[in-house]
Amino acid sequence: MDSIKEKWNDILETVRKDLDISEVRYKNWLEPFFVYDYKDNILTLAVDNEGRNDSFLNYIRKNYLLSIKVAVTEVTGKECSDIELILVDKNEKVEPPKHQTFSRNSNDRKYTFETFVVGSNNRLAYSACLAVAEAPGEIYNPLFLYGGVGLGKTHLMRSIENYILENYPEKKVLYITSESFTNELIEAIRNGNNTAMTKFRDKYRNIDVLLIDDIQFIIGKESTQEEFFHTFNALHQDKKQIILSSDKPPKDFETLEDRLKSRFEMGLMADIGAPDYETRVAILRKKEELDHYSFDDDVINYIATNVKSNIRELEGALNKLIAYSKLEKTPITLDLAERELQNLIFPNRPIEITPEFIIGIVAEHFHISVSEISSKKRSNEVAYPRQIAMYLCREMTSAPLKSIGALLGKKDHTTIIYGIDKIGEKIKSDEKTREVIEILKKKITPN
Ligand SMILES: Nc1ncnc2c1ncn2[C@@H]1O[C@H](COP(=O)(O)OP(=O)(O)OP(=O)(O)O)[C@@H](O)[C@H]1O
Repeated sequence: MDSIKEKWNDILETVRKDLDISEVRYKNWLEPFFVYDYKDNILTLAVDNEGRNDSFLNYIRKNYLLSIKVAVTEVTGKECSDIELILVDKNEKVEPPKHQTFSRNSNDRKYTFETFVVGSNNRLAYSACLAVAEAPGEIYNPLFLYGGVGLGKTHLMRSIENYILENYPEKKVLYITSESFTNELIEAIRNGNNTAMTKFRDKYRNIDVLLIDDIQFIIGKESTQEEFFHTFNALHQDKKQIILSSDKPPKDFETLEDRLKSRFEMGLMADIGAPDYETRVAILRKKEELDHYSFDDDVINYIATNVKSNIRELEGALNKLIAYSKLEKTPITLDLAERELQNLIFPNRPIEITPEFIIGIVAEHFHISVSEISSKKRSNEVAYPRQIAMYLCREMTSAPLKSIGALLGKKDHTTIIYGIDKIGEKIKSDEKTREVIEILKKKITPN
């Protein structure tokens, strides 16, 4: 349940994008829900009963349930076979159900060196992590991993943790995000007594391996930086292993104190880049193997070709298809992938092609503003793109001429027809116009 709870906002955001829900509807229908329980693949969502009743819940069941189920799996990888919706009294404090167990941390078996696919983008980082896991404190201290979002830093850190837990059970290893580190420190400071601070220091200075994820978040937080500096020195002096991760290398942090910067840089810095096509396919195949699923080559090829820069999204795409196919009892085909992954692959494209969307693309293509294209200006630099927009709106949408005209500077019916015909003629006689139309159509429907 922890990971569903933690990622609830991402799940809702995925549903919002998937169904193209307006801000107002989203705030009214989805945002008020929170995660109440998750057990035996059944998720219970709760909402306070102020002004809501069973009809409210029924509306959600009818319109959003399938999409929420799919998004849960897409974002967290957890199966969600059903969702229960409950109303809770807004004046009562909602207690989580008793069966819930909060693990020490949410590290699960998924993050190991065996499940990590090695490619040219991460080979150095992988080898360094493995070396550190085998001989903590002896080489590369600290080990500083850096790279963009969703490229495997946490996976490698947790693999080190798991490896040490399994092979050196006597060693004390601690994985923590820099956010939790900061929160614990704030808590200790707030308690205002020496015991709390001593406890905090004992915890962090008496371990053999300290892994801090997303260290960039301590930058700018003075007391956290200060405390971390001393923790670092104490551990390093005792030859205890320190592993840090961040979204960029220390030299790129302008406001990071020099004394910390130099410490971060004194061991080994290993970067993780975006995976190439072959590595993306290998990651998808690995996931397929772990999930005991089998995908056709064309589906794998489609995902690997289109989802390029973030492995979390690559996995999310597979999770989504698996969830969808299970819930709807339908096979995973290329058609399904093309349909269901549209929003992930083309996040900025509206589901429906609207005249507004076309006008925006045309204006951008001709380097003029939307207000210019919709103005009364008659110069050729504006009139030609405007006529192109008229033509494309007519051809690619079912919008009535009247509304196309309204969007393009309150033009009447005859002006619109004239513009459409003019471009129609030009397409026959002028190669340049033909080309422009072709390019724009591709921009409007990239697949
Ligand atoms: N090389 C890889 N082989 C297999 N799975 C991978 C690989 N790299 C990343 N993943 C998977 O991609 C997902 C995202 O990776 P991870 O959470 O480690 O990224 P991150 O770099 O820590 O991202 P963030 O910057 O958001 O913290 C995880 O589920 C992870 O298991």
